[in-house]
Amino acid sequence: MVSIVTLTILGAALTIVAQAFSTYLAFRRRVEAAKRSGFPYVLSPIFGIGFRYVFLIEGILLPICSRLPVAKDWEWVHIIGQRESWSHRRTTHDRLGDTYMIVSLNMLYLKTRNAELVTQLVTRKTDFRKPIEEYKIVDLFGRSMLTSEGQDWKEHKRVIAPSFSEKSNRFAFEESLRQAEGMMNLWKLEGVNEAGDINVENTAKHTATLSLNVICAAGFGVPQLWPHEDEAMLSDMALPGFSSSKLTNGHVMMFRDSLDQMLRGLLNLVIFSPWMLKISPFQGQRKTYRAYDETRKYFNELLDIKKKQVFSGESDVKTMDLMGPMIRASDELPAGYNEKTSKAYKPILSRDEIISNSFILFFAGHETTANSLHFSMIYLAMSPPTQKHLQFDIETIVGDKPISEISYLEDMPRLYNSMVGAVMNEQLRLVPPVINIPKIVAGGDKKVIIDKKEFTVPDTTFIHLNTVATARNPRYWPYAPSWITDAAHDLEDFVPERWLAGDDDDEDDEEEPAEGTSTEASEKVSYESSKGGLYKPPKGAFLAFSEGLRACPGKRFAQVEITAVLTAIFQRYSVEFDVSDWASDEEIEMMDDKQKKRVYDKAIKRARQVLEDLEPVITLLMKHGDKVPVRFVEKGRERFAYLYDEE
Ligand code: HEM
Repeated sequence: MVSIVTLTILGAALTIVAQAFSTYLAFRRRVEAAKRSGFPYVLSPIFGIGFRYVFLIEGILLPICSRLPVAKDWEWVHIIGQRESWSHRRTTHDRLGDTYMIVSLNMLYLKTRNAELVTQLVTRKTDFRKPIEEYKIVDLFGRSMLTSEGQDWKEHKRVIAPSFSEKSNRFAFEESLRQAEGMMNLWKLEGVNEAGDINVENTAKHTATLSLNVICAAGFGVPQLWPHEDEAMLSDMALPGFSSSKLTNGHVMMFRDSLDQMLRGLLNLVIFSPWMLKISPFQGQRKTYRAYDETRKYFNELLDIKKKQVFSGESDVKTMDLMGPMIRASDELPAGYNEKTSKAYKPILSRDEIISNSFILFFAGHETTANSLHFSMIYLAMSPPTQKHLQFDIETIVGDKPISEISYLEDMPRLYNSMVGAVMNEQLRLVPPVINIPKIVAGGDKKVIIDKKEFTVPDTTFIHLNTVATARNPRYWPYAPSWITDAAHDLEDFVPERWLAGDDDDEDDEEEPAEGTSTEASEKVSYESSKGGLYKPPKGAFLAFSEGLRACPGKRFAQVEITAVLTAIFQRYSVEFDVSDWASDEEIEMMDDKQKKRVYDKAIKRARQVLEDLEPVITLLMKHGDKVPVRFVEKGRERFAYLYDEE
């Protein structure tokens, strides 16, 4: 008689064979689909998206392959890494084509830098949807606009989008100016040297605080102070318990600090669950849990405060009031509210969803904007002539007006359409915070047209719109030969001047209002002048804020914030690299121009390397431990800028 053990072994073996056979058949079907698609494709044993695959592919498989001399000839080894879009920029596409597929044993994948295809992928909402499963990890408090699809998403968007209006842009602009002044005053207090210059070891730390402060105040009506600022400054704007350093309601951290710490520990929170962090043996993880718990409590309290305001008929007219409309559209309002306002309302959001959306607005708008400012400063220190041009434009537009008098209505349109907007766009072109925008094919194979030719994107294909390579695709951008490398084009270089080409063609470039967006939110804002403004790349070519239905609703908020902060800083200061790793101030004093330039070139080279080595974590960040120390000097007191005048 056959023993149970033998039967078990036989059963297990048959299951493995059956599984292997079905995997093989599925793989063959994928290969056939890729052949039919018309796109070039590469075969790979495995491919995947998300943290599991980072571990499997980049932690185990690729390190093994890197030790096998034969593996360097395998195409798949070079293209399956999660960082591929950043580490190879455009070289993979140059080799394989603007659009290519990966066929693996477990999935079908397509990556593109073709603007025409991108436009179809971001506008055909039922054919290509957002793979929200990939975003579930940030659902720490519940479902949100970022993590929903279809009708659910439409409802979230309909409630939230109107808050991003022209009026809100003004709040964000004014608050950003105030915060920029606060940040510079802090720099002066912390880093000023005998000559009056300001050393800042890592601007990222302060731009992060700045952008958090701007969303707190302009978005949620909870203004924040820099450590050196007096609470009296806020006068009646302060929200007790949220704006001051006095802890209330049993809190152990300040509101801004809890949010800040939670956002910094976000990776831990998305890899592990909050309850795991709570009992973690590591102090850092327990701290992240505490920040998460405090943030949750603060959001609940804020919601109750705002709810009272809404119920009593008050409306917050001094800020964007992001929470107010969510409360009005929720099941949170007390009985009797309807009768009081005589407005019928249909509850759309739950309490958890209001909190989750509030968190998502901080999450999506914080690091992105902060890094954009931080990287802009590095690029400007690398390019003294561009910085001079920027300062010239700022001086022409705002002169020496006090920061508090720079005006959204008068100055923002001219600033945005000058070198200020060009610097911001060029920085975002080179270092978009999100390197891949995901989509997935739903409901069968989909036909697409590229250059008048028909292609098929097979059902269930996972797609990445490669924001990095699209922004470097010579088909869509004005370019000249690089003066830094011997490349035939300068699309890898920081050349904001390419945006100053102007654009008189205003007919085709109008952004379509996204579905679910109110007219107010989709109104044309005053600073987006249609004639003679900045260069407008073809649709689908500039994806820093994504495009189409799921484009970033905070785009204008970020644009006005970055414009205001760059203006406030560069109206009075220049940024240069801190070269003290190579020569002291006294040594620089004694040097001739050639020697000085040699020193500064070393600093430029180091900064360029740090930028090359950026790592896509959730957004594109500097590698842990990397930093680029800079020095802010009053305009006219630069030590190195003139050395680059002729170039
Ligand atoms: C330089 C700054 C910013 C950049 C480059 C940026 C970029 C992006 C991108 C690429 C997406 C699409 C992501 C995807 O589909 O996977 C996105 C979505 C989003 N962004 Fe931004 N963003 C910025 C600032 C902001 C700000 C300031 C806010 C809010 C205050 C914000 C709120 C959002 C939200 C809520 C979404 C989700 C939209 C949806 O799924 O429908 N972003 N952003």
